[in-house]
Amino acid sequence: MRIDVVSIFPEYLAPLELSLIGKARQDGILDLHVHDLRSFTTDKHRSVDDTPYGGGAGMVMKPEPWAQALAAVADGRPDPDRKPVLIVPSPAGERFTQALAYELAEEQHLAFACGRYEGIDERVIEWAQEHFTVRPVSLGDYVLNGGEVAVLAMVEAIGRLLPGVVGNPESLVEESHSDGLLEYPVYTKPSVWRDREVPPVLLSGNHGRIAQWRRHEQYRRTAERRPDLLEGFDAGSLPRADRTEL
Ligand SMILES: NC(=S)c1ccno1
Repeated sequence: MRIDVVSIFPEYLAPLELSLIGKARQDGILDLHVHDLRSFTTDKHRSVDDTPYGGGAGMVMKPEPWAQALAAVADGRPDPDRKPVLIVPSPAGERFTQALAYELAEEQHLAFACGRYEGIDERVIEWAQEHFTVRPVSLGDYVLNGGEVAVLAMVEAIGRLLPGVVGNPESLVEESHSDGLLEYPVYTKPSVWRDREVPPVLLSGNHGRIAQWRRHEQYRRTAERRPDLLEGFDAGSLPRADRTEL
């Protein structure tokens, strides 16, 4: 997978050189390019923003540097016959979920546009439709100072799903949201720690009972912390004792 990120703070993306994503880049699984938006300006001040039409506080990101930067990204697409997906982190976007991470992990080329200030001139989003499948995406209902932090999160969430990135693909199977529920609690040695014991079932060696306990814990946690995830959830996959609680 190729990923391009455009930002006025390219150094913000430095953490993507570390850990599993960094290794995926070294291994050639992830081909990640970070571009400084100011490289696509033409004035001596390398300006990327201006005052908003209609008035109001703050500044808006100028369209032309973005068009130049995104045209360069589109020109670098691996498949000339397939539009890359352009993700624009925004509180006004669709919600980023594990399901969307899996969907985007199937793409050959992703691009991320990191807005700053009050945002990017809307005409860029309209123009970009010619060259990209454009998707404004939100991490959650809160406002950041720019898109860079959201890109770090999304690139990690998507990148770790690519074959060969995490050591044991099995570890992706029982994660929160992989089956519609939150993940179960985990424990390791010692079996007693500061007078707190590991649940005895986990020491029993009875894999059927362990699996049932874990499924129950997933359901209990989800009902307690994220009841919204249980709306429309298929209870048939739960241990019978849990079904009556739905
Ligand atoms: N909630 C998101 S992704 C965001 C981007 C910029 N500000 O908030």
